[in-house]
Amino acid sequence: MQIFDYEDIQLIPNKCIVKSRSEVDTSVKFGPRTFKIPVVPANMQTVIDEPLALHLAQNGYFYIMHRFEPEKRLDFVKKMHAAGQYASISIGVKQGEYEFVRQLVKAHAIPEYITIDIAHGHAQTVIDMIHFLKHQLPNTFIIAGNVGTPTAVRDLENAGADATKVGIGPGKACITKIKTGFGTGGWQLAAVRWCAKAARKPIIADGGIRTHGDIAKSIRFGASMVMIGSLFAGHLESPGKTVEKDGQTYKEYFGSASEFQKGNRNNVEGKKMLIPMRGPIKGTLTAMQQDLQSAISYAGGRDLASLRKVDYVVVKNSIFNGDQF
Ligand SMILES: NC(=O)C1=CN([C@@H]2O[C@H](COP(=O)(O)OP(=O)(O)OC[C@H]3O[C@@H](n4cnc5c(N)ncnc54)[C@H](OP(=O)(O)O)[C@@H]3O)[C@@H](O)[C@H]2O)C=CC1
Ligand SMILES: Nc1nc2c(ncn2[C@@H]2O[C@H](COP(=O)(O)O)[C@@H](O)[C@H]2O)c(=O)[nH]1
Repeated sequence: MQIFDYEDIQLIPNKCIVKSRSEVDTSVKFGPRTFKIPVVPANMQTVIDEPLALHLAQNGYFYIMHRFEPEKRLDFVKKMHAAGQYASISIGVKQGEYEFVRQLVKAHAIPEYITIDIAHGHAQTVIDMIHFLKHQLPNTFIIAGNVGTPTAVRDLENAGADATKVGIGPGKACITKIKTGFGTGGWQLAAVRWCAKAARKPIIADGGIRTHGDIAKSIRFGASMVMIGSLFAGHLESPGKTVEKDGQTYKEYFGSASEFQKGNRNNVEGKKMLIPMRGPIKGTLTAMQQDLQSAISYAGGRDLASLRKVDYVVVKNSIFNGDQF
């Protein structure tokens, strides 16, 4: 297998077939809906909250609500449906989650999307939860993760997952790779490719996106959707705490397995950092779409499919994906 990460790859242009980048279509069908761009903010507490989820849904973007205020999830689903929007939530695999799913069914509050979100997604606990969800909520689109191998993708797909999420440890707030020695950190893009070759259903490339060009690269190597945390955490709407330091404004960003999220120091695999404030999220979403339109024009096409076949070169190798430790 060829090993590389985002910063090691450059895509090679083809002859342009559009007169303007505005002609290029970046939309993606993912599950029952079509979204403006193949990008979803990470389901982390410093990246997404209820107001932002509603804003994204109303404006044609995919979102996945986090699972760290579990008691609010039932009302959240009801509120999204009352607003005429789709509901997309996260769950874990502990016993209480089975009861929560029964509550959803009883209340006829059926989310359109559910993401099973645990660190080591290639696990019997996840397979059991997929079986349970498919039995209780047969019409809900189930995303399962996170995984980092083709075997894991196949096992979760065979269990009934409609999509899998690939990425163990490439995240900016991640210390899994340091603390355990495991993961796809430093070769996330190659892992996406490896998994996508085995996948029969869509995969989400999760973690390690540092530039907008990395979105096009993820699509090139087989992702249908790209999950992004740190690049989304520094906006006015971002739920993280605003911090002033040396005349600069920042937002807090912490890992979902950090002690700040967990409230204890057991099995910590995430850290906290400050992300410089970038203004309203609308500006970033628009820039992502425009940069993707431009990428597709370089691919010589007019939609996302044209990115899938472009040639590429490996320009160098780096294990830390540009992060400082
Ligand atoms: N994408 C990534 O690389 C990573 C993401 N995360 C994020 O952190 C959050 C918390 O994740 P998680 O700790 O799984 O959630 P939970 O604390 O809800 O744990 C889920 C269940 O899985 C068990 N579990 C967790 N990790 C492992 C493991 N390595 N081996 C065996 N069992 C395990 C837990 O038990 P117990 O705790 O007792 O072991 C628990 O029963 C999630 O949002 C997840 O996405 C965390 C690490 C890596
Ligand atoms: N190893 C850990 N990974 C984590 C943790 N919290 C979130 N994550 C993953 O990171 C991505 C976002 O990555 P980014 O590079 O875009 O910032 C997120 O979607 C999770 O999969 C954690 O505590 N530890």
